Amino acid sequence: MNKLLIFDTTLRDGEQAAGASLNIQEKLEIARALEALGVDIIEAGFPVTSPGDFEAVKRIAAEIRGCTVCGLARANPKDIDRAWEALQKARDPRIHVFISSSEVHMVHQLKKSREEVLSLARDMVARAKGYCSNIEFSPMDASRSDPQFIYALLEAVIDAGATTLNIPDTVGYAMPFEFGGLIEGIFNNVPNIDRAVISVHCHDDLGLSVANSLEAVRRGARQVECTVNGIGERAGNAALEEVVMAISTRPDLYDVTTSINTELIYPTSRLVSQRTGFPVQPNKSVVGANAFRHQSGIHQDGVIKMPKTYEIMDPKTVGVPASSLVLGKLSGRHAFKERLAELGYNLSECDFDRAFAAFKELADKKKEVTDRDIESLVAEEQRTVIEAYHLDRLQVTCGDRGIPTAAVRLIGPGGKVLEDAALGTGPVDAVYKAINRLVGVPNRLTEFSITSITAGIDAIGEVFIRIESEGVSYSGRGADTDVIVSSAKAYMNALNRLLAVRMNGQAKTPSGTVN
Ligand SMILES: CC(=O)SCCNC(=O)CCNC(=O)[C@H](O)C(C)(C)COP(=O)(O)OP(=O)(O)OC[C@H]1O[C@@H](n2cnc3c(N)ncnc32)[C@H](O)[C@@H]1OP(=O)(O)O
Ligand SMILES: CC(C)C(=O)C(=O)O
Ligand SMILES: [Mg+2]
Repeated sequence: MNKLLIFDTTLRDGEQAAGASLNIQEKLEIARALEALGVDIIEAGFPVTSPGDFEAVKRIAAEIRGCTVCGLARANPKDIDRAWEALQKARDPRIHVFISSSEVHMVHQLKKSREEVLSLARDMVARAKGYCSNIEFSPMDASRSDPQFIYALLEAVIDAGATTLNIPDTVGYAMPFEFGGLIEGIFNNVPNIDRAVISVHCHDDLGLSVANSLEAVRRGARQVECTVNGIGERAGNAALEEVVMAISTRPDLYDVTTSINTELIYPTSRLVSQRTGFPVQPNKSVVGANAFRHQSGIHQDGVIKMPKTYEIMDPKTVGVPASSLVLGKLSGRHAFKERLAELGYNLSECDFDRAFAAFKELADKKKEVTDRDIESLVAEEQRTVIEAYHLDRLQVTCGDRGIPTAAVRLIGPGGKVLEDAALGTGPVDAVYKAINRLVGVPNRLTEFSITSITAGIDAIGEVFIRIESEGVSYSGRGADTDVIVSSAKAYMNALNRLLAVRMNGQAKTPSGTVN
């Protein structure tokens, strides 16, 4: 049998994640998404736990037709009867009965002997079988149990009617080779094992839930229990998206297929994250925000040339529209050029060099350089006139008690270094006054506006100004993450235009404006 059954327990073990409680509507919405995703079994809840969970399982069982709907029950009559009450309208109901098999659980929690556990398990599986044919049994804490006892327990519950035997690594303790050995041992030592499907249910306390599940598949397990985004009790369960994508990415190693419509993985992950309120960490495999984003120059260069150089999965196969190149301080010229082309810019080599230098400077100040940043940066480069004066340094002191003071250093004609300082009514006024002392061209500021171009605390602020001199108006723009620097750049831009017009006699518009 080469079909690997995907048993989704997002709505049962997933909901056991501290803080992830879901209401009935949310559980129904997620159940519909899981059905569309193509899971084989939905464990909808643990009906005895609360009237709300009972109702959620009942409504999911009544509505979902595309997969088996399962409810959990302890090995006691009350839980099993309640589970059946909730599940009976399901097209294909499954009751999942569990009881602990490890010494530590049997002695300290259940306070029962092996014999008592074995006979309870057999009797309760038989009771569940009286309700429906599809019965799963789990020896809880199997990975810390005596294998000989597990074999005996499994043999007994198969005889009592269990059709799926789920082997849980309840506390995420097993190592892959050990867990694989346990599965192999079950195949070799349970005489009636051919009458049941072996399933695994692994927790992530040591970050090994997916590795253990995959190893079990290699040794013959044909059902994996998992949750969307890996949510679940404590550190969570094996993540559905990781198990499914590992199998589909490495068909050379796993001779099984699943029914999952992988293109719905990402939207389902988003839905579960939104409804549980659990954000997905950016570096999460398959569904994290960074899973298909490349940030370093060498990787970006490779992906531009051939995506397979650094991508083992096509993002579209999991429902992510495309991979992306994140521009930041680690990006190289290839990625920057590619993004410029995507944004419609075709710069000359010289303009490109200047824009790339400005980009690197900005990237040192910002975590991520966005498309809006790049547009503003290129616009800045393109509108730069030949500068008579270049702003080299700027230092400002201001605050509610201090007197706004600005010191500026300009590089003037012939490379001459010019420095001065001034006081002002505010920091921008102080900067403009200091620049005026050095450039010495009388003008009047007629317009000043500031806009945030990009989002976030490290956003670029763009300043637009107009100055007027001898009846002609000149505009200037400046962009920077520091708005005082943007203001100074805008002023220098307007002054340099004014000086260029005066030197070259550039034509004015009929209104006397130089845009
Ligand atoms: C590994 C897992 O994920 S197991 C599933 C965990 N999920 C949950 O616990 C769901 C939420 N739980 C609940 O709402 C409640 O704990 C309930 C309704 C299940 C039980 O509530 P209560 O009856 O008040 O019992 P409480 O939770 O305090 O203790 C658990 C009892 O179940 C017993 N028990 C635990 N597992 C099993 C089992 N598989 N079969 C039979 N009895 C069991 C314990 O020994 C204890 O019995 P005791 O009262 O005789 O000492
Ligand atoms: C109920 C069982 C299967 C469980 O969740 C576990 O053992 O982790
Ligand atoms: Mg569990």
